[in-house]
This record gives sequence, C-alpha cells and structure tokens, in this order.
Amino acid sequence: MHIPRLLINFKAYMESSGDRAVEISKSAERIWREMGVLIGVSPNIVDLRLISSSVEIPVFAQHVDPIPAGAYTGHVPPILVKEAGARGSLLNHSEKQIPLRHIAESINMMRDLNLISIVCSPTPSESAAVAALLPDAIAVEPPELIGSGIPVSKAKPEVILNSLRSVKAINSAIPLLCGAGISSGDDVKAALELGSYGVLVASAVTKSPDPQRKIRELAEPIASFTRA
Ligand SMILES: O=C[C@H](O)COP(=O)(O)O
Repeated sequence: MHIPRLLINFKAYMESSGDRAVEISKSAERIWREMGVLIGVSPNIVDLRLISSSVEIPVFAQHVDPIPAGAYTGHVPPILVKEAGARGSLLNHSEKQIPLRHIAESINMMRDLNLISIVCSPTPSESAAVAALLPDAIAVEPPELIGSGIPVSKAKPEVILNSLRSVKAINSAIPLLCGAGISSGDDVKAALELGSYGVLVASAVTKSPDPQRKIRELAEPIASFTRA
C-alpha cells in the first residue's frame, strides 16, 4: 500500500478544477517521475474520473460516505470512487467533518474495496481516537492554520510530536502526515525532521502562479530525506 509523501488537496478551488486540475496533476506526475517522490492528488469529486484517467499517480477522493451504491442522492459511495479510478479517499477533513462511527464504517468499507483511507484529525487526541480505527494513514491539521500560510511544522510542532506519540502508542505502523499552512520546502523539511511521514497541502500549490515549480520545491526535501 503506497501512501503519498506529498498529497495535494484541490479542495473546491476554481484554480484547481477542470483543465487546471489536469494541469496540476500532470505537473505532480512529472515531478514524481523526475524525483521519485510519491505524490498524490485529491481533486474535487466533479473531476475525480477526469483526473484518474489523466495521470498515473494516485488519485484520492476528498470524502466518501459509508454507503453502498444505490438510491443515495448527493452521497459518495466508496465503490463509485473506486469505479472512477481513485486509489482511496481523505476522510474527516476539517472542512468535511463526519462522526467517528462514519469514519469507522468508511474505513472498513474502503478496506474491503482495497481503497486507501487517509483520515484527517485536528488534534493529537483525535489522532489517537482515529488510530484505534486502523486507517491506512492519518493527517493531523490544526484547523486554525489551514489556508493561513503559517506552517504547522514551525508554528505548532507540538501538534505533530504529540500526534506521533499518541498514534504510535496505538499502532506504530500507521504513517502520520501533517498539514495546514505548509507553503515552502523548508516547511516540509521541518515536518519531516519532526517525524512526519509526509505532508498534506492545498493553497500553496493551488494558488501558486507556477504550481509545477511549487510542487518541485515541496518535493525536494522529501527526495533528500528519503535518500538519506
Ligand atoms: O487538505 C489540506 C489542508 O487543509 C491544508 O490546506 P493549506 O495547505 O491551504 O493550509
């Protein structure tokens, strides 16, 4: 199971939808080929099939509902996400929170479908609660820093360190990513030095005038770190 070290969430930004979503995804694919850093993209659901059929890097939905296919208007069944070509999904992002029992049900359904679950959590204690559900990875993100340009890895390193401690105490095999405000290669480096497996980013890439250059900048410290 390959968890991306750099996961780019396109959210619902105009700048990363439609043709621009394809362009950014292809840039991420280029950097993956060039540097060997596994990069994933998480386009808006409206672009999921388009992006999955455009690139070879792993594509993630931003959310799924714990339901089968059927009469569920407006819901996102994991089986249809798989059918659209995605490798997995984010769950419980701060901007799309769901109850713990839905997280548990979704993880189980995704596991049965061989889909990767990356569950977001806002705090170390919620990271621990989520770890007990055995997702494939956890991404800790203090909501107040999301989209702020103030990187969690420098402004709140204790959130990463305490999450790592609590997740590892439950299952040392679950990789922990961190996100919120990560904007530069140096922010990524700081996250890796704290023990993060990787980073979850959005605005630094989606709002960049040159997304490919920004992706390369964010991937560089990962390439050096994983080579060392
Ligand atoms: O999913 C991504 C995170 O919410 C981080 O967003 P940001 O990089 O814009 O702070």
